[in-house]
Amino acid sequence: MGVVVLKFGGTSVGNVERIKNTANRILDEKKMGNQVVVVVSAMGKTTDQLVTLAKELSSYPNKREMDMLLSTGEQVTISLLSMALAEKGHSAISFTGWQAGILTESVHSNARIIDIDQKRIINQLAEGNIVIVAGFQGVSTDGEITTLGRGGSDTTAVALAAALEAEKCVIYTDVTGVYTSDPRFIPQARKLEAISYDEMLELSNLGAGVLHSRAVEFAKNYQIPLEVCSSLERVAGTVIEEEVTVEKSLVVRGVAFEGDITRITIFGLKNSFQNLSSVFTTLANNNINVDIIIQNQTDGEDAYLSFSIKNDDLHDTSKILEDYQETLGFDHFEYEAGLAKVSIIGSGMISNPGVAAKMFSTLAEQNIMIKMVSTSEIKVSTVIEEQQMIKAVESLHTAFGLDLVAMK
Ligand SMILES: Nc1ncnc2c1ncn2[C@@H]1O[C@H](COP(=O)(O)OP(=O)(O)O)[C@@H](O)[C@H]1O
Ligand SMILES: N[C@@H](CC(=O)OP(=O)(O)O)C(=O)O
Repeated sequence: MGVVVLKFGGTSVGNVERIKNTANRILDEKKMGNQVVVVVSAMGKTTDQLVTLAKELSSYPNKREMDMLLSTGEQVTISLLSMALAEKGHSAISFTGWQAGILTESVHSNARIIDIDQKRIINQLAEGNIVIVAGFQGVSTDGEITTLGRGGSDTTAVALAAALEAEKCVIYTDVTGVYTSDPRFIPQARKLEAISYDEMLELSNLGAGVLHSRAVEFAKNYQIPLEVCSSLERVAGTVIEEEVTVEKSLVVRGVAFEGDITRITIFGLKNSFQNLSSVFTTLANNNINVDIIIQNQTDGEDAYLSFSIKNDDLHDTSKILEDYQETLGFDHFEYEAGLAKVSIIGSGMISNPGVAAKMFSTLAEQNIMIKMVSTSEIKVSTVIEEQQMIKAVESLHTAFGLDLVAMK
């Protein structure tokens, strides 16, 4: 008997009716003769509500306590889903992250899974039970409850699929698959039949919340067959695989975007071999995630350095730069909030020159000023004013022919 891992996101378990519907989908899979492991998220917007609650008490809540708080959301769902399955006559058992053996690094709010002790799950599957695991959480090597970052239940699912050598991992969500852009904001977005691990990884990293990027990383590293589909509509979803053979004519396969970006600029960074590394080592040691970096260094002159961060990290970053200004050796820094990152992604750009040029001219035609740029083999990202984000995405979607992808 093969193992399958099914993950249901917040919307799919948002109320009692949806939990019952999810239980039916699980039983359909069970009837096909598979051993079933289910990963669930917190109900609906529970995690957001818990965050709001914490922020009412403290502007910068302690990260350990935040993990303690947010991990409760998933615990509610696992027990309710287990009860729903029992009502339908099938035995199931719920496990929190630590009960499921999910060991993480000792980092709060964004921990990585480092190991899974799958014994307990395997024993329960052998007894014929459906195993329901709380997504998004684990336990650190020093015994603390940790969480895996927003959207992290996908990662729990794929990591379990890898540890259990599952036949497949299906991510059930509120859209019918991976689209050329977020269909909630871009009405002309189209569902893709398939997308490669590498393209999906870029899409996720660049803001497409449909899959957590570490989930895609796991799927690629362990070659887990991954599928995204709707928990409500019974239609074909999107397959994420190594090599895509459909929709090959698309040079760009998706447009991703994310707001809440801040650009920090450091002026007068003293010209020395060590200074650039000192700035980023200091930020990294304080768990600040830096994204796009632009540095301009001419011989004998002080350097001018810009980098982007998430707005949420502005408070900590400003504090660190103030504290270390003298040690790091720079004159002053400024920041600009209210920015967004808009990116185009597609393996086709490796062999098609002029993709970045077309992106820049499309944005220029819309009078959109580009503030930062970064590229990799299969993506081009631009930082622009957040107010212009949707207009930018729509015009790029059209310019790269994505409005025309056939709907299945
Ligand atoms: N390229 C994309 N394709 C599909 N959905 C996307 C894309 N980019 C962003 N999304 C968003 O991802 C959402 C699904 O992710 P999420 O809200 O985390 O669902 P769940 O609660 O099921 O985990 C969709 O409702 C959609 O708005
Ligand atoms: N509940 C967590 C983890 C998660 O993965 O949720 P969802 O699967 O609904 O995106 C969050 O909201 O971030």
